[in-house]
Amino acid sequence: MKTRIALIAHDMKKDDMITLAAQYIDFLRGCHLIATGTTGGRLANELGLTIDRKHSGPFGGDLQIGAHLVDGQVDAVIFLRDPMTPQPHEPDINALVRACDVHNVACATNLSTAHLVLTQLMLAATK
Ligand SMILES: O=C(CO)COP(=O)(O)O
Repeated sequence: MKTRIALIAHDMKKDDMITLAAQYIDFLRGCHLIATGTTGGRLANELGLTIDRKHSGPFGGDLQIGAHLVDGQVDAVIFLRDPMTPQPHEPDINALVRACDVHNVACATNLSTAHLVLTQLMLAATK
């Protein structure tokens, strides 16, 4: 079965997300990818990845991804949050991260952790 990964980045972190995804592009091409609207659009346009795009985060995209996760359809979340900028949909962001904790789904909220998670997922996929 394909590894199912959610990719989400706040505006100030979107360039980081593109750079990160480019580093793991061969692995990510073989995964099922789900993303919030704008993040997913950039990943598709700039890297040619096939993405199950949900609504933009402020319009409920985090909640849509959370619903998939609760249904057992997400193996890991890479959520590059911007800790310096207040977000209008903070409750949605917290709900998604909480859902990861409730369901014990790996959730990387910064680049260092994202590298660890992606490296481990890649290893697991080749076993
Ligand atoms: O706001 C977000 C996550 O909380 C990200 O949404 P976008 O990818 O649509 O910008």
